[in-house]
Amino acid sequence: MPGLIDVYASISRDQPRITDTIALTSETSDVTACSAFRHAHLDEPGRVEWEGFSTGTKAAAAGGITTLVDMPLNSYPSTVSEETLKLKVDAARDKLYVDVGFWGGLVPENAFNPSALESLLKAGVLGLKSFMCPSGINDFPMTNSTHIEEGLVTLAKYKRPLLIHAERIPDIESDDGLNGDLDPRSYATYLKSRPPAWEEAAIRDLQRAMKDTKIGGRSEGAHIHIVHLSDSKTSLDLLKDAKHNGAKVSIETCPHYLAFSAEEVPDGDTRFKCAPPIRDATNRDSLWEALLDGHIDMLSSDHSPSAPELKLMEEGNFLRAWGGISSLQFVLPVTWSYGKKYGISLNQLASWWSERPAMLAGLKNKGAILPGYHADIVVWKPEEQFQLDDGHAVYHKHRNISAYLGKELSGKVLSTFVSGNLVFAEDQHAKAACGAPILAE
Ligand SMILES: NC(=O)N[C@H]1NC(=O)NC1=O
Ligand SMILES: [Zn+2]
Ligand SMILES: [Zn+2]
Repeated sequence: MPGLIDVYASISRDQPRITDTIALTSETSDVTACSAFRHAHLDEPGRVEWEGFSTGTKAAAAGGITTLVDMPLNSYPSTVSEETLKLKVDAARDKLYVDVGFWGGLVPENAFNPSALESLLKAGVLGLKSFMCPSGINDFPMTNSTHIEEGLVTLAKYKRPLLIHAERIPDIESDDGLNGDLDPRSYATYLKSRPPAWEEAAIRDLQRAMKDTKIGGRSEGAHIHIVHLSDSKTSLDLLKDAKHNGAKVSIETCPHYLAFSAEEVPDGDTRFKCAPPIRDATNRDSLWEALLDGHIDMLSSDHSPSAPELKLMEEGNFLRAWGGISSLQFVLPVTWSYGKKYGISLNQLASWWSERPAMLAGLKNKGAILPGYHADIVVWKPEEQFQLDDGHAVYHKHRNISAYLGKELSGKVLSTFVSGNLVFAEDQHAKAACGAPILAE
């Protein structure tokens, strides 16, 4: 069987296409993996000054990412109905360099309206997403656990997941250290303003909903997916218990929680502001441990950029700046570079970034390199180091808001194929945007 490098070398530049039937595994050479990443905010329509389909998917292709699933918020309008999904799909036309699916939003307005939810699901969203705390976007209000329990009943019928931003303001907020004049430029202030108790409160609130996903439960067969877990202590323990007791629950975390620690976030450097926050180094190590032990199932970028002025970089006010890490192009080398110390393998990388995300999103012909699957392939040199300095091409709409700038990373992407089409090679993108929208049937 040829190694991927051989296959790549045999493709003519005039006809940059490989067939879907070549069977390759990540063992065949040191440059294979296929990637499906399913949590990114592309912000179009309505906020193209933040990102957009064209720049977002170009960044993805340059980073070795072949599939994205776009979040329902930060665009305007939010994707909460059949009509607003149509606006998304229309806005994406001719702009996609990689394949893109869409999550819909579960919000108070549609949660008790099964027919509205059904038409959104029938129109092709791969699942729904909801927030248990303010989302930062006015037209995407938060849901409580009752909304969530209702939404899950409809989702169970369609066998599609509910993704939950699991942070909730506790009923009795501890005022531990939050009184007095705290410096909003200090990262410690931000950390105190969003303690692990927020994640814990949300997950406790979800316990009945999680139970209902079990055999015989009210929403039997529904699937709850906790996005971007940061608290590796009580929140993770509660989720482990729920899984152990048969709830259909999966968990993701993000590269920024695995790469950085609170101790090293410079005061005033709001590029690192995200929610839930990046916590201390001990917490980071425990997240790696949970990932390696299989308690955390997968990874996602949660690429959530904004217009640079909303990051308030000059003022450096952590309490008022936009919360969101800009990372899409870098997540593959970041995971590899920071994961080495923890002994991760290429196969684990493929499982966390491709296989399990594709399963969660119900993408039956993506997430593995197998006969009959889409030929979604990244060719990369895991050991080649590069510096994310001024000379490095960055395709996100705004390069300077990324917390990874200045870092030395390992894992250079040489080329990226989507459904057999060469979409990125030799630091250039294909002339035509040949990615496709993915709609559930
Ligand atoms: N609205 C939005 O994208 N919020 C995201 N940003 C972040 O840091 N966490 C989120 O949920
Ligand atoms: Zn979130
Ligand atoms: Zn997000």
